[in-house]
Amino acid sequence: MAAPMRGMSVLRQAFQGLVRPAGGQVCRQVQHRCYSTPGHVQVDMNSETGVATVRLNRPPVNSLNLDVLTELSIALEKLETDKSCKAMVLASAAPGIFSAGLDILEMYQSTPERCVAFWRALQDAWLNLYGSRLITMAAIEGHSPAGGCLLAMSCDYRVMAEGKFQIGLNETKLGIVAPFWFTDVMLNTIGHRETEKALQLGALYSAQQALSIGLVDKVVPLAEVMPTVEGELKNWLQIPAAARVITKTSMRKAVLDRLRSQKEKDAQFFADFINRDSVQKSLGMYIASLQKKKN
Ligand SMILES: CCCCCCCC/C=C\C=C\CC(=O)SCCNC(=O)CCNC(=O)[C@H](O)C(C)(C)COP(=O)(O)OP(=O)(O)OC[C@H]1O[C@@H](n2cnc3c(N)ncnc32)[C@H](O)[C@@H]1OP(=O)(O)O
Repeated sequence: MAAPMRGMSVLRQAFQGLVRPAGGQVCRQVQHRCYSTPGHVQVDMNSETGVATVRLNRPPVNSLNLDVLTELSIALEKLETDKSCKAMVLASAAPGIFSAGLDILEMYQSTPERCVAFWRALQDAWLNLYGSRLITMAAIEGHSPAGGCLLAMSCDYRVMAEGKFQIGLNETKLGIVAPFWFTDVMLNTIGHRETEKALQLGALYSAQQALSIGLVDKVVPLAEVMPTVEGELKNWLQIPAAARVITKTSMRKAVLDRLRSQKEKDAQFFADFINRDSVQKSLGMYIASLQKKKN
């Protein structure tokens, strides 16, 4: 029998027919299809409900490197073109973490060529997520700083676990600046005044604080995150899809087009910015502070 998944009772898993096939990966019988498991992004498609669950799976903290971002982008593209797919839940396979954001090691002492490739992969993953026709929901069962917060904010709805977890765009604390499209998404989510404060301070919020400024939509105990997302999805799935998609597209188009029109310039700008001596020094100090935490 497969190991119980977090936030899901053993009984419910048994009911849903979780089995471990010969390949050793967890799949569900009959109505479920897992079409990408060996890498860092697991996709579990429930063909009965049309809901796909996409789990980031790069322990310990789901930091987003070139591989993860490329896999995420491909997974999102596949779901977008799958006519049976109506909704997507973005979640994590790593306990206690949604995503630690961009892999800092992709930005520290890297080559300009790698930086550009990495940034393009991030742009594509974000364009696919923010521009998706699907209903997208983030199940935030752990910390979600920086790029993790961007992914969550880019979904249509966010449910976060209560407790010690934090979410926010903390870039300034690393001595870097949130790119304009991160800022645009936050502006669209929590408004101008809160975004100004949040970005300048590099603020990380508890789930309750995030709820109070509208950064997340619901806060529930950890075990209730997935069931709450599933419950909310039922409401969203009742709305006529064409009307919902047109509404979403028209509200997000300006922000998406702003990046689409300057992707290469943005990637080049990132590579130049990140390789400045002062930025590299700040990143080096931040990495050291993360490591010091342990000693
Ligand atoms: C003028 C305009 C200019 C615009 C230019 C644009 C430039 C913009 C550039 C970049 C934008 C970047 C956005 C980002 O996403 S930056 C990433 C920010 N992320 C963070 O600050 C999170 C850091 N991590 C943590 O705070 C914690 O790890 C936490 C997520 C809270 C989990 O804590 P815990 O469970 O205690 O785990 P550990 O801290 O022990 O971490 C375990 C190991 O993982 C390593 N780690 C953690 N985070 C990252 C990361 N983001 N990237 C790479 N590695 C990470 C950590 O060092 C531990 O490693 P080890 O076991 O080897 O010590």
